[in-house]
Amino acid sequence: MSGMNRRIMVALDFPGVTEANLCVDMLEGTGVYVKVGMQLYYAAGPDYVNRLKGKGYSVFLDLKVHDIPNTAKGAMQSVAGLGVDMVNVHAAGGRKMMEAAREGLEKGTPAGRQRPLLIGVTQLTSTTQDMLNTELGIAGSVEECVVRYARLVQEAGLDGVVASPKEVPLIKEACGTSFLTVTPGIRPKGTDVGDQHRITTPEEAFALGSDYIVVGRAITQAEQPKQALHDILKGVRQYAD
Ligand SMILES: O=C(O)c1cc(=O)[nH]c(=O)n1[C@@H]1O[C@H](COP(=O)(O)O)[C@@H](O)[C@H]1O
Repeated sequence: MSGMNRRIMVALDFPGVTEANLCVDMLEGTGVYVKVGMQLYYAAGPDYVNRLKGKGYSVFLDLKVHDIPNTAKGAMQSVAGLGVDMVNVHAAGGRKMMEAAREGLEKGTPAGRQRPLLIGVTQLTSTTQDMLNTELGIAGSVEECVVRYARLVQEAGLDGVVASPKEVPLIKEACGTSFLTVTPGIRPKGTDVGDQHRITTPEEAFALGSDYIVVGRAITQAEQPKQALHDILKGVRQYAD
């Protein structure tokens, strides 16, 4: 198994446990990370996260918390008890919210355990330049906004950001190479773009310096999911460090 496998996060975006289990069984032994997002978490809850941990998976719990500081702190305190490996908040919640989230996570992590990595979402990979300016009312380029948010995330003491792979070189330049980049918006050649906009292939993402790539539908909705995963793993092996 290549060390690259644990840098691939498979998004378990399924309506329930039955569908998720089919995918999880397929992933067994590959060493990939799994990501539990809102759809599965709201349907299956903390028990399912515990089951994934019990099977030995590294788990990114992607709940994208965005609330007032006190609520974000409480949410992270609860989540810390689950023993997941990575969690996230929206950088748009601001510095105080992110600091409170980190404090909550630290407070909730049981003694002797490492606190989960805390990651700030910059601009969603479904956001276009036009949406940023006209709908969200944020002036400037997507790249400028992402880098500004990344600096704020770092100042708040978080471990890294979610962004498009396209923005990784600018983020690493601004925040340093050890500041983590988790990058969705991954589309292997020939796969449906769907609702994503700022996309790259898996190979491009690693060539640009991504630490982790998040892949959902290109695997989970493929006609042959196992083959799709295999092809991705094969393609990115050259980027092993
Ligand atoms: O935080 C995330 O994981 C995330 C942030 C972002 O900007 N864009 C994004 O697509 N995601 C998640 O990454 C996954 C991408 O799924 P696919 O587009 O199916 O590969 C989904 O689970 C999204 O919720």
